[in-house]
Amino acid sequence: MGWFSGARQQRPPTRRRPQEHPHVPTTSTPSTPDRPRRPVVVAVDGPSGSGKSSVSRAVARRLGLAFLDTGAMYRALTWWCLQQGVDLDDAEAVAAVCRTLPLEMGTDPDATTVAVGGTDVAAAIRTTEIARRSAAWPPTSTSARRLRERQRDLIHGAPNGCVAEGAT
Ligand SMILES: Nc1ncnc2c1ncn2[C@@H]1O[C@H](COP(=O)(O)OP(=O)(O)OP(=O)(O)O)[C@@H](O)[C@H]1O
Ligand SMILES: Nc1ccn([C@@H]2O[C@H](COP(=O)(O)O)[C@@H](O)[C@H]2O)c(=O)n1
Repeated sequence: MGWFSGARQQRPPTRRRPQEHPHVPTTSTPSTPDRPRRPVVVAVDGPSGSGKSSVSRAVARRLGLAFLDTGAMYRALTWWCLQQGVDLDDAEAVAAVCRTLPLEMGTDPDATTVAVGGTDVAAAIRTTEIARRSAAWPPTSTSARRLRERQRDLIHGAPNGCVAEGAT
């Protein structure tokens, strides 16, 4: 937690509109018919509890971007498999469920939502068991690949851009 302590010495954040911020490439270059403004994509990763969520949301709010919690998608798939009685050790069965996973991710940084099959699972996916089991799939698994495709669709579907917490 060493680097958190430095935050106390920082000045309070200055509220700026996105177009006034000196480090925002999308808004510092005006769009033209020849060169349309490109959405910004920011990926934030780091150890558990290091502040990824807090920073990602704050950046998304400040810059008017969407926010995507990629870890919540793995957790939601795990939750759904458990609901459906699917053996999480059966990679093929999980991949089949993943193909039709009725997942809805709300990407507003002020009102992030995670729903599966119409059920709000935002709280249910935060258990220790879900955390442990959702971390068990290797990145090469079909399910993980499918989820990354969905993450990329959500990220590139955000009109102004997106801050994605976690690797995609
Ligand atoms: N700059 C900061 N200074 C002090 N505490 C912070 C700071 N940023 C976040 N925190 C606190 O640290 C805890 C973890 O933050 P956060 O959930 O954003 O981390 P995370 O990396 O997303 O965690 P996880 O990987 O477990 O989801 C929270 O209680 C949060 O309030
Ligand atoms: N099978 C998985 C599960 C998660 N991830 C990534 O790990 C991060 C952890 O997410 P939390 O919700 O537990 O904080 C996040 O970046 C996920 O994208 C993974 O790569 N594979």
